Parts: sequence; structure tokens; C-alpha cells
Amino acid sequence: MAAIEVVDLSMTYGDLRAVDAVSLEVAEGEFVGILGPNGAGKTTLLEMVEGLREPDSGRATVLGMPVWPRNAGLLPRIGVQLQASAFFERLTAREQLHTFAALYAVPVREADDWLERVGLVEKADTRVEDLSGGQAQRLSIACALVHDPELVFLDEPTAALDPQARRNLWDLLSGLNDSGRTVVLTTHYMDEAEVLCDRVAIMDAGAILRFDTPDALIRGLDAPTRILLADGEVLTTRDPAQEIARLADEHRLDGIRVQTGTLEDVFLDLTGREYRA
Ligand SMILES: Nc1ncnc2c1ncn2[C@@H]1O[C@H](COP(=O)(O)OP(=O)(O)OP(=O)(O)O)[C@@H](O)[C@H]1O
Repeated sequence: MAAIEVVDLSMTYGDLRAVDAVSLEVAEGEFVGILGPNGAGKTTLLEMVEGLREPDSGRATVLGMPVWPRNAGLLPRIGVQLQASAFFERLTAREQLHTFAALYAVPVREADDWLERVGLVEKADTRVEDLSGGQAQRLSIACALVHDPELVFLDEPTAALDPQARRNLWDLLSGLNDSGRTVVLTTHYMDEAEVLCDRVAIMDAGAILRFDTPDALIRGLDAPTRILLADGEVLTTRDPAQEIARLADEHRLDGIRVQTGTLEDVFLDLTGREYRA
């Protein structure tokens, strides 16, 4: 069964078609990334799929159930982390987490485990308004996951995180996915999408331009290989084996780096280089 089925979903704000007849399917157990420039429509699309926003047209089905009108039966089965965290004011990190856990009848001890999983044990008694941006983000992720949902939606979960926290979150999300959970996230980090995602949807101006595995997207780009030599010279070639053999003959292999196309190249190729409004 598909975890998510989206058919012709559209949303217009005034004259702006933020999401333009998007259709896509995510299989159960898949890890999917949605990439797109600022304003591409990623958040609007996610919010409609999560059942938080009524679409103008089209339909979305999650775990076999329509998401709109709001479906209370889905809430315990999905976890949603929003870009702007809405915390209950003046609670400590632990109290905040316990409040979310109580909504889903999750035992306090299980909730406390999440403080450890997102590295906030030392901040358990700190009020949410006194957490740093990255700490607040980790707390909001813990709150979204505390009830062990089957399907997890994360909107730029690593945006404010330092490299340590980012890698730890990658491990946590990979672990969830390995144990069968479906994960859908938006991100601006191409390396993150390449490492984590089974498939990546590249979105711009309300439409999904491509939806495929990172490998297939990169192969489709047909980019030349770049060989960076230790002395700073850069060779661009479509026959790297021959170039490397030549460098070996000339004893110039020490310190070389070989770069093929990346997901970032694919992204820029599809979406261009100009700023978005
Ligand atoms: N409530 C709203 N009213 C009017 N316009 C909106 C509203 N929400 C979003 N938009 C516009 O719709 C477009 C898509 O916004 P959205 O937040 O979905 O993009 P995004 O891809 O998530 O962007 P980012 O990467 O910056 O988070 C943008 O041009 C935005 O200005």
C-alpha cells in the first residue's frame, strides 16, 4: 500500500499558484526528500498532505485515508514537525515533551528517552523560550516523534542544527526508517538528501520537476567528471579512466580529487541560479 497518494493537488494564494496540480506517490517504508528553492511550494504541499491546509483542488490520501476534512484517526499514526515550532509557553523542555506524550497516552519514561535521543538531557529543566534555535528545533522534532508514528513529516528539520546535531539527527531518522517508518522531509542541504533519501522530488514554482533516486537524477545530468590536481589545476573530462591513466604515467596522482556530478548540480540545472522572491 502507498503511504501517501497525492492526485492533482493545487493551492492558490491570490494570484500565486503555490502548488500547481501536483501528483505523487510515496511507498510505505520509503525515505523521501522534497527539494526546492525558497517559495517553491514545499511547505504548502506538505501542509496539505498533512491535513493542515485545505487544498483548492485535488486530493491527498495518507495511510489509505483521505486527509481532508481533517481526520482525527490519522493523528496518532503521523508525526509532523513544522518549520515554525509552536511551543506551549513557559514550560520546560521536559514538560513540553510530557505534554505531547500525554496527548497520545505515551508513558512518561518513554517520553524522557526522547530527551536523550535528541541530546537535550542537560536542558530538560530549561524553559522552551530559553533554548537556543538548534535546541528548540531538536525539542520540536522529539515532540513530533514521541508517539512513534508510522509516517513522519519534517519541514527543514536540520536547518538550525550544528554539524554534530545534524549528523545525530541523520542517524536517528535513518534508524526510524530502517525500522519501517516512512519519512518525508524538506531540506536545502543536498548532501543530506543524497545520503538519506531513497527518492528525491525536485520542486519549483509549485510543480514537481523530477522525482527519482539521487543516483538516477545525477546520471540523468550526464555531467563531465572534474579531476582536481594537487597544484590547483582542474581537468574536466568525459573519459576519467584515460585521464587518470595519463596522470599515473606522469606520476601526478598524489593528492588528486575526482568529482562527478552531484545532486546540487542537478538541482541548479533544473531550477536555475537566479534568486527566488
Ligand atoms: N498564507 C500565505 N498567503 C499568501 N502567500 C503564501 C502563504 N503561504 C505561502 N505563500 C506563498 O506561497 C509560495 C510558496 O510558499 P511555501 O512556504 O510553500 O514555499 P517553500 O518551498 O516551503 O519555501 P522555503 O524553502 O522558503 O521554506 C511563496 O511564494 C509564499 O510567499
